[in-house]
Amino acid sequence: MRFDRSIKIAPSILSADFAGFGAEIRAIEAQGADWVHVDVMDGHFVPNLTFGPPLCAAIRPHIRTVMDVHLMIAPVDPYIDAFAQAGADILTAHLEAGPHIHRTLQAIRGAGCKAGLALNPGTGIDAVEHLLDMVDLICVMTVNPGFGGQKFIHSQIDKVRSLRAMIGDRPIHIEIDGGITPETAPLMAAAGADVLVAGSAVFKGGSVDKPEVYGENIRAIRAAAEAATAALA
Ligand SMILES: O=C(CO)[C@H](O)[C@H](O)COP(=O)(O)O
Repeated sequence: MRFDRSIKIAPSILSADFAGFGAEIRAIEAQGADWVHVDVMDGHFVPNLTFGPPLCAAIRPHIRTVMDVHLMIAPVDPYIDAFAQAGADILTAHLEAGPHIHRTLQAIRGAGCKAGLALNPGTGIDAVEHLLDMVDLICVMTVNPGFGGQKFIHSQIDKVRSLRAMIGDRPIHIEIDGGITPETAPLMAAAGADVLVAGSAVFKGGSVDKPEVYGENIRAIRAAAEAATAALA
């Protein structure tokens, strides 16, 4: 995976048709998705249950881009190898998921994946400073994790701006996740985010029989974000 700071759209398959993930993934990639975002929830760290390593392994052959796995689970460490073997390119763990996040990030890289660090909306960025050499991606949650279709939390814009200043020239992606639409994407792109996760806003109105709607939705988010970054240049 080569690092680049251009805007990337990562549809969350939490909003896809669960009965047909393979076809859904092929459709969003054909319609311009840059990464595929997989939300893993354990019913304990977050109040919802979704997928495990077998689902990731099953969808891996359908993904030609990047499999971006967001672990909303605690503990994380016992499951890292299983998700790596299931084909994750990026494994993102939450800062809030346990007392030894440095060890977790080491283990993720040790398993051959890029390491992501996620922050809940109520978590500050001070601790991140001591982890910058351990991360390839920082995911700023713009909703409280657990469900798709929630309202974007505006206080996270300043957090992303501060994070971008802290990161400087390091090759670290800033991903934002939750409530991303053509209206909210430019706010975050202007603040310094480059990976935009969107579930509802990508899948709404489309299906594998109407994949062009996915394309329209992805292009609308990308165009709004790119216009915001171009205005800064
Ligand atoms: O991590 C998540 C929820 O915890 C989802 O990725 C996120 O909410 C995306 O869904 P939407 O775009 O519908 O808000």
